[in-house]
Amino acid sequence: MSILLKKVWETMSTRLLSSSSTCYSDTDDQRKRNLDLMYEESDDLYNKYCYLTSTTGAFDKIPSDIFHQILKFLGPKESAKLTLVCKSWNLLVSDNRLWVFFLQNYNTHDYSTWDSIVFAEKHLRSGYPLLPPHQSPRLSFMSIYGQRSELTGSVIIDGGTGYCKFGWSKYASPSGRSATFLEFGNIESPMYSRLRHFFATIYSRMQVKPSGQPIIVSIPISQSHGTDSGKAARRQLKETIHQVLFDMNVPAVCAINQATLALYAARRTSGIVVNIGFNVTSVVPILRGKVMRDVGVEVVELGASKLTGFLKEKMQQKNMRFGSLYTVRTLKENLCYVAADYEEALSKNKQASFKVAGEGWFTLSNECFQTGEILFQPQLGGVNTIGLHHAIALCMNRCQAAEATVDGGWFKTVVLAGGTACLLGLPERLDKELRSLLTPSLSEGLRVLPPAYGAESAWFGAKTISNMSTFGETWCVTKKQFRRKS
Ligand SMILES: Nc1ncnc2c1ncn2[C@@H]1O[C@H](COP(=O)(O)OP(=O)(O)OP(=O)(O)O)[C@@H](O)[C@H]1O
Repeated sequence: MSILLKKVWETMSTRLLSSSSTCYSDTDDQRKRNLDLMYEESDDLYNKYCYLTSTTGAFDKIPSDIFHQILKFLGPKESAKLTLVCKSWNLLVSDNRLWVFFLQNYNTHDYSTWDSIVFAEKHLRSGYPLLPPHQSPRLSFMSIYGQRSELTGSVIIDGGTGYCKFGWSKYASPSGRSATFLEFGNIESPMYSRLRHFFATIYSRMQVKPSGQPIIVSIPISQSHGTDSGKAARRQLKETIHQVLFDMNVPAVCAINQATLALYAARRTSGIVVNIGFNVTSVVPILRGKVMRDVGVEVVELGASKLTGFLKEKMQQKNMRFGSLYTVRTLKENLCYVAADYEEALSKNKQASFKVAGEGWFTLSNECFQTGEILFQPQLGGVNTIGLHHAIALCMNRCQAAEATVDGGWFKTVVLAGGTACLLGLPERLDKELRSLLTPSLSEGLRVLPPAYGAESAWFGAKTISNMSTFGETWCVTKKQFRRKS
């Protein structure tokens, strides 16, 4: 290390001597600018003072950017050792920007994006209930780096109602899909044995021992009804999940509902999550991570399976031959979209073609946008329910009426989730329809966000939590804690 520093020092000295314009040591102004970057969110006056008055002796002539460049070459382990040299080195090395770099480049088994790392560490550290941002402690990415690199990783199971996505939190994406626990065993078999069979199957597919790592399980949103029976069913499901997993010797369990996870994947802690699920669509208001069941979760009896069924019927009416529902789903995913203006799209009568592997070419015309249109006009698909935009507007009006918090307007952010929400044009059309339904005060500031990770949004939300530095202590329940609580 000293050789490296010496070399850089020599290079710097020569450059300083030979050129009067290309390289400067930190001027007072620069130092102040650096200070702002380092302590931008801090009211730690003592640290600011130390930084301005500290000295690294002869190394003071090296601009801090070059200094950081050297530390980047040295890597996190060696850099961390330098904090022990003296206070000045400690301050220089603990610079958050440096550890941001290390988190992005050295933590190679954690594919989290930088934005999601910052979001999680800033907003979710405390576990539930979430702390308001101004009460969160100042982040030290140096210690966050240390804590994150010690995490063993967790198993994540997002048990949707149609498909279950499972995988390892340190992987870039889910490694597999399976049927959900609802489809395990027969409908009469007790929930405990169905869940046990389900979890055992996933662990064996992943080829990991249940006792080796914590688990995050998502709870389907359809369990979010606010009635007493809904509450009891949800509690029973949650308890049975814990019971089964602890009986299988899983060391720690974190069970969270799908909507909240999808919200975290979009890097938000408050908003209205619209999850277009397999059978139903749920409109879930969430304030600082808490599902506002008192305000009301809207459930619309429209989901991905209805859209697939609609397209299948249309294709049959046109005497199109296809081998299985897989073909219809593939066409839906590749050719269908939501029209910005339904009537105008009808008048154009455009066509589009797609080749399904093993089946050949298919050409669709109006079905391309009619399939998605049933989300707005359910009657087109023979479904007697309200359109998605009406359900969301209803929810927003309720939120506004119930609002008693300082977080004004949190419900104006609409976060889409679920595979069907990937339909092109859906966020734009939803935005347009909502604006036509809402009062100007509600429309102002409205934002409709496309699904952060499509059908895998909840899985990625779970990944955001499980790779967080405080995951074990603040988000998980251990067997002992569970037994004590029970
Ligand atoms: N790009 C796409 N366009 C349209 N539909 C899509 C797209 N990608 C996936 N889907 C559809 O999304 C559906 C699966 O959605 P998803 O995996 O979110 O359901 P799920 O998680 O099982 O549902 P739930 O939220 O009820 O648990 C499938 O029908 C699939 O065809």
